[in-house]
Amino acid sequence: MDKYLLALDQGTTSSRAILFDHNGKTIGVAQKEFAQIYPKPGWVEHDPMEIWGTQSGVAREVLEKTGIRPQEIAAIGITNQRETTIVWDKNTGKPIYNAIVWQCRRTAPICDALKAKGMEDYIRENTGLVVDAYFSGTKIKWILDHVKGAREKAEKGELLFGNVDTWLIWNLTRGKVHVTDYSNASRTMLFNIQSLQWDEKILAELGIPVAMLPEVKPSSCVYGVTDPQTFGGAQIPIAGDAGDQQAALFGQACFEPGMAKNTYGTGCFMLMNTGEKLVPSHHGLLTTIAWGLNGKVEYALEGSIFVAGASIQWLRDELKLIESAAASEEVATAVEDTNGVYVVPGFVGMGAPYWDMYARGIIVGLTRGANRNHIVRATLESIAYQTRDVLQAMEEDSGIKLQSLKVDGGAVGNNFLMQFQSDILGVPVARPEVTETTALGAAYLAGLAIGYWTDKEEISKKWNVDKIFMPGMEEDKKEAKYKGWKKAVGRALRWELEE
Ligand SMILES: Nc1ncnc2c1ncn2[C@@H]1O[C@H](COP(=O)(O)OP(=O)(O)O)[C@@H](O)[C@H]1O
Ligand SMILES: O=P(O)(O)OC[C@H](O)CO
Repeated sequence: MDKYLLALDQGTTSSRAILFDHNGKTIGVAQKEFAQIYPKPGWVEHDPMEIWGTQSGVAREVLEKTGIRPQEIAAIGITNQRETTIVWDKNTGKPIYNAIVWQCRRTAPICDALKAKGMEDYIRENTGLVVDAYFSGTKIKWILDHVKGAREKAEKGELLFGNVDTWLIWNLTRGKVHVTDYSNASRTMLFNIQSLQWDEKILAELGIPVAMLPEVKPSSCVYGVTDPQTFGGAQIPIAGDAGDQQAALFGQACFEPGMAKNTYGTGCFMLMNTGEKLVPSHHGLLTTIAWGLNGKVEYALEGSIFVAGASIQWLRDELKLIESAAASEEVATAVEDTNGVYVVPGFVGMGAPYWDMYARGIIVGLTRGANRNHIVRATLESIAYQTRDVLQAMEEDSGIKLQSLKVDGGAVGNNFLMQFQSDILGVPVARPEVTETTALGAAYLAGLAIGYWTDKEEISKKWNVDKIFMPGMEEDKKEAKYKGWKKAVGRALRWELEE
C-alpha cells in the first residue's frame, strides 16, 4: 500500500490540507477561507474554533476527494501562520479570547513601555527580534490583562498558551499534547534563541507564568498521534511542525547558508539560511530559528513584510477595482507604467526594515490622469519594492550577494509581478513547479522524522524550476523608480503619531 504525507497549512486567510506522494508531488488539495475579524482600526482577530473547524474540515475533505484512507497517511506535518496568539482553558479546551493575529497592532503601547524600560537591546540580543506588536509576547500579556480572572487562572496553571501549531496539535490529540517547535517558539519574543529556553527575564517583565507555555521540541519528531475520533479511528503520527515561513525555506530546499526564498502570501517573508551561525541584524531584519533538526538548530535572517497579497485583496474587496486577485495582472498590464503613482500599503504599520507600528497606508503621486489601472499596478509594484528593501538589508547583514531568488506563495502566479520583481532587484527570480512550498516543507519535516524520506540530499533533488524571470530594466529607470518608492514610504511613516 502506497503511503502519503498530509500537510496542514493553517494560513492567515485560509486553512489548507495538501496530500503529497513520495516524489513530493501534490496529490490533492482542499482549502477553506475563514472570517477576518476587525473589531477596531488596526486590530485583527480570528476565531480559534473556526481555525480548528476549517483545518480539520479540509483535512477530511482532501481524503474524501482523493479516495485516500486515513490509514494510508504515513504522517502529518503542521505549518502555521506564526505569532498569532491563542489562550485557552486547560480543562475545557475552550479559548478565553479570540486569537490575536500577528498583524494586530493593539499592543503597540505595551511595546512602547518595554522600550521605555530599556528592554530593547536585551530583547534583540536574546530573542533576535525587534520590540514590535507583531510578536506573541505582548499579545499574551494583553489577554491576561483584559480577560477577567485570566492572570489568576494562568498563575494556577489552568490556562494554556499556544500559537496556531500548538492549538492544532492540542486539538488533533484531544488535549493530550501541548508542544511547539523551535521555529515557532522563536517568534514569541519570549524564547532565548541561544540557550533554547523560555526567557525568564522577559516572562517576568510581561507577567507571563511559564506554566502556560508549551514544551519546545525539534521541528521534525513525533509529537503524538491523532485521536481516533478525528480521522475515522486512525492514529496518525504528527511528526512535523514549523512556522509557515521556515517551512517554506525548507520546502524550497534552502539547506545551505546563503540560500534564500521569498514567500508571497498575505504578507511577504524573505528568509536566508545562515546555518548554525546566529547572524545579528544591523539593518532592520530579524534573527530567527529556521528549524530544529538532527539534534541541532539552524538559524535564518528574516525580512518580514506585513502587507503583500493582502493589498490585492484590499483592491478586490474594499476598493472593488478588480474582480479577483488573478485579474490584477491584466488590469496592471493594460497600462505602460503607474503614471507616477505609488501605493504604500502600511495598513498595519510597516515591518522590515522600517519597524514603524504607527505608519499607515497612502496613495501618492496622483494627477488628473491617474486611473484604476495605475493604482492596481502601483499596488502590485509595492510588493516588489518592499522586497527590494529587505533584500538590500539582507545582503548588507549577511555580506552575501544573492545570485537568484527562489519564490513561492499564492501571488507568484502573477507573471507581471514576478517580472517586475526581477527587474527592480536586478536578480533572476526562480519559480518552482510546486509553489505550495510551505505545505511541502511541513510534509518533508514530518517525512524525515518517520523515515519516509532519508535526508536533505534526497529532498534537494526533488526541487524543480517552473520558470526563471530574468532582469531586463535599464539601470537608470530602475533606480529612479525605486527612489520614488523610498520618497513615498517617507510620507507614510509615523502617520499616526505626527500632528
Ligand atoms: N495572481 C495573483 N496576483 C496577485 N496576488 C495574488 C494572486 N493570487 C493570489 N494572490 C494573493 O495571494 C494571497 C494568497 O496567498 P496564500 O499563499 O494563500 O496566502 P496566506 O497563506 O497568507 O493565506 C492573497 O492575499 C491574494 O490576494
Ligand atoms: O499566513 P501567511 O502565509 O501570510 O504567513 C504569515 C506569517 O507567518 C506571519 O509571520
